[in-house]
Amino acid sequence: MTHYDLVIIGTGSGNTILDDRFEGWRVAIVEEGAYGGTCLNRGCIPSKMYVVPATIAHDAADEGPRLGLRTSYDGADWRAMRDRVFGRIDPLARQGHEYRVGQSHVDAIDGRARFTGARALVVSREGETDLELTADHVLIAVGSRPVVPDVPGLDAVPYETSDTVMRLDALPARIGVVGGGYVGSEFANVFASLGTQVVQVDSAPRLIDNHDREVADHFTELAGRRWDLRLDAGLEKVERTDSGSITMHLGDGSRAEVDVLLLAVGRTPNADLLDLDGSGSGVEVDDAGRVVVDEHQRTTADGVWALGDVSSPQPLKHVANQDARVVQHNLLNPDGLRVSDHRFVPSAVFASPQVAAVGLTEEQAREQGLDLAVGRSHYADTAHGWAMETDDRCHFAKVLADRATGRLVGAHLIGPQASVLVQPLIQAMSFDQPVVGLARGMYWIHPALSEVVETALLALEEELVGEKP
Ligand SMILES: Cc1cc2nc3c(=O)[nH]c(=O)nc-3n(C[C@H](O)[C@H](O)[C@H](O)COP(=O)(O)OP(=O)(O)OC[C@H]3O[C@@H](n4cnc5c(N)ncnc54)[C@H](O)[C@@H]3O)c2cc1C
Ligand SMILES: NC(=O)c1ccc[n+]([C@@H]2O[C@H](COP(=O)([O-])OP(=O)(O)OC[C@H]3O[C@@H](n4cnc5c(N)ncnc54)[C@H](O)[C@@H]3O)[C@@H](O)[C@H]2O)c1
Repeated sequence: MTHYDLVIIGTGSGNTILDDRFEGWRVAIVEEGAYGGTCLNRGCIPSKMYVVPATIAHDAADEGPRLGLRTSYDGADWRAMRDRVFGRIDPLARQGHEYRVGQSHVDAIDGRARFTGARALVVSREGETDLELTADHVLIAVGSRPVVPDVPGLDAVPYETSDTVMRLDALPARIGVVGGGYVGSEFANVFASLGTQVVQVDSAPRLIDNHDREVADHFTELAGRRWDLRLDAGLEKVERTDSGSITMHLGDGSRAEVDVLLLAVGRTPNADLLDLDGSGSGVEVDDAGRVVVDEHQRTTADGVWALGDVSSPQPLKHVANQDARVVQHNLLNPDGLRVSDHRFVPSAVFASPQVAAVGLTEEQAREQGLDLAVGRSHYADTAHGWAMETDDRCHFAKVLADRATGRLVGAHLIGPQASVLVQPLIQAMSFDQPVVGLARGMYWIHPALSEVVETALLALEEELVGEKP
């Protein structure tokens, strides 16, 4: 039994805590997989490394010719793409591990941790004896994993999740993507852009259904022009065909035959693998399986902290990172605890087109009974958007304000660079800036795409005040 000042379980955002201020601490960091966690190894980073070439392929095939260029897309060297992605990522994960192994105040333990009591853990290690640890502080940073739905036949066919699909040996000719959320939509876009025939299935009536209805409807319409969408249709059954392909039987009575099946129906927190309940750890878990934390990222057990996907209803890397900064500060400053700010968590879908959002959707704002003002602008209404001649009906920004406070309550964009354009709107909400004056109070570079945001804000101000700003 070894006692530590701090035990960290999980090296995603959990690994970012340990800077030089912890040099006087005796620390153990426990990881059962690759250093860097989901984002680095099988999430944000590799997926966006596929989005980059996929966007070039899509633009060469669809955008170039529209603008008078003789461009076309002739196919992908999938293995070269895959090896570029993991040839860069895998060494980073190894270096992260080596770095911790080389630190004298840190024990980097490879294995799976679970609780055995209050701030007491056991780590199971492959081929080695279990290690028992106790600590003054324990940080639960174990993330989440893909959900595998209970579908008849799934035990008899091969399937992929986001953990595995990026390491395929070949670009599939046909892929069935189950799920129309972030993961499903981003991968459907990548594979469709690279020339794979995509069938995307969702039990919801539209893709990215948690986004503003108008945005989700337009995103769905644009996706439906590029690949086969089967909405309002769950996956009912799967079967292996004689030729080795997979038949998907869908809730709407239709079928689809594919070579690769990708399951992207959501993620579940890894809290259930920690024996939190049975061990008497004192760490409570909510009905959704998330570790319960307070505003300081403290769990219900003394000295036990949690961050990121295992405790957050918004499983996003920028949330895990900000949680980590709060935990880091609070471990070092027990008498001056910081509070996690989860008020305005933005998100983006990295596809063609992009989608970005922060705050309430129009539906949520109306349900809450807010006296709502809405400002809109289409990309085509601005010089740069007009020059790009993007889809002038489907690419737009929509900003929402509460008339009672004169403040933004939500912002929704669909179109090129939406994930970048949304940033001044996140800033305005985070710093509680009034809508009146937001557009005219500063310069907006002409003719940059940021004029999409300026124009939407001008429309919103006019709505709020009743005259042109
Ligand atoms: C395909 C995909 C794309 C994504 N793209 C984006 C994006 O563009 N933007 C964005 O903001 N977010 C994105 N995300 C979400 C993002 O990856 C996660 O929110 C983030 O990585 C969570 O960080 P974390 O530190 O909470 O957990 P993780 O990074 O998952 O780290 C948890 C670590 O704990 C380890 N572990 C688990 N249990 C144990 C145990 N019992 N003992 C020892 N070790 C254990 C795991 O091996 C893992 O390394 C994406 C996710 C996926 C799947
Ligand atoms: N760009 C990003 O920020 C990004 C990218 C990827 C993942 N992520 C994170 O990962 C999380 C998980 O993403 P995800 O796409 O797996 O989950 P999700 O919750 O976003 O979407 C899951 C989708 O699967 C559908 N679904 C569920 N069961 C089904 C079934 N049996 N048949 C058909 N459809 C079914 C749901 O209706 C939903 O549309 C996201 O919440 C997000 O926080 C973020």
